[in-house]
Amino acid sequence: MKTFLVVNPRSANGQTGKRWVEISAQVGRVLGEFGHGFTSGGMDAARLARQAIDDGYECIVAVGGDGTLNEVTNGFFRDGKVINPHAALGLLPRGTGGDFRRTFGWDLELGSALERLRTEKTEPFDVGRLDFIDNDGQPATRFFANIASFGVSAVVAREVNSGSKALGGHVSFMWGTVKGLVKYTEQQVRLTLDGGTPESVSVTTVAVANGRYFGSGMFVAPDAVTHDGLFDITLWSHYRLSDFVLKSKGVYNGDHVTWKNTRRFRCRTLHAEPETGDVFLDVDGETPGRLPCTMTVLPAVIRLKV
Ligand SMILES: Nc1ncnc2c1ncn2[C@@H]1O[C@H](COP(=O)(O)OP(=O)(O)OP(=O)(O)O)[C@@H](O)[C@H]1O
Repeated sequence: MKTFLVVNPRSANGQTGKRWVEISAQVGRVLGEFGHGFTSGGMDAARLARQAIDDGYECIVAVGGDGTLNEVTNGFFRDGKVINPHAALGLLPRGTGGDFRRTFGWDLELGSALERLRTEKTEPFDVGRLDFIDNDGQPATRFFANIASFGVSAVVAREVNSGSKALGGHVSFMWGTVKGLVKYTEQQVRLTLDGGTPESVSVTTVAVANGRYFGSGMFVAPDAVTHDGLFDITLWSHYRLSDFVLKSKGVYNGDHVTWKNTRRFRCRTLHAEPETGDVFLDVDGETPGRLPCTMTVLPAVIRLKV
């Protein structure tokens, strides 16, 4: 497979750029010839991925964290349509949080990532489509690979992304969660699943999951599968700081699904309208905008290198 690497030099706190000579030498030894480009800032990974697909590359690899993977996934689409359904998405994980890779049990080891890229093995991969209001107040569309959520998760993501992550993903997220919950006021949101009867719910966070983890290892959607054509929805209502801090183990090992303030659903589309105030979005760890939004699963729309 003709392979192109979309490299975020700033991922892993800048270590990807600093160690690129060493990384690219190892990539070359395993894959042979490959193309690559460095990202220069927001959504540049999408542009590079789109260009690579237009140039006939069949495997596009995100070299970075969940943010880079999200942008590369967006590069598989033009005008809302997949450019080449046979092109495969790959990941060489270099992030601090690394939530996407956890669903598959992948570690940060370069050798094992290259082994996945070297073989022809792929599996179908669902992608989420999000139609929402962007940070400039305009209607926008963004695709997601892992989890899109709204509520306190977005406040936490803003806190984390404005810090350095130098203490690592877990500590940054724990600290960001504390600060986010102090700032956040529970909001009422009108949810409609698969065009059914709308329900007004109290939202700490709603996670719309393709993968299983967000927030640097929180096991928010333990049963989500990335090729079942469905979103797993986890609704947290009236969660307090103590739930995330004192009882945090349950958030990280999945026990939260048995708590009285957790509800779960499965659906193909979700529409969410804010009823009490602004509700912001976290999309694979990035914070592009707010509700109202519609999320639609695109079943098996691309393939994933596994
Ligand atoms: N050259 C660059 N300079 C500064 N920022 C960049 C550059 N290239 C990409 N970015 C930004 O990096 C962010 C994505 O980082 P990414 O998620 O890949 O790494 P991470 O933060 O280390 O990992 P994780 O999200 O898994 O914790 C995006 O917001 C993107 O706009």
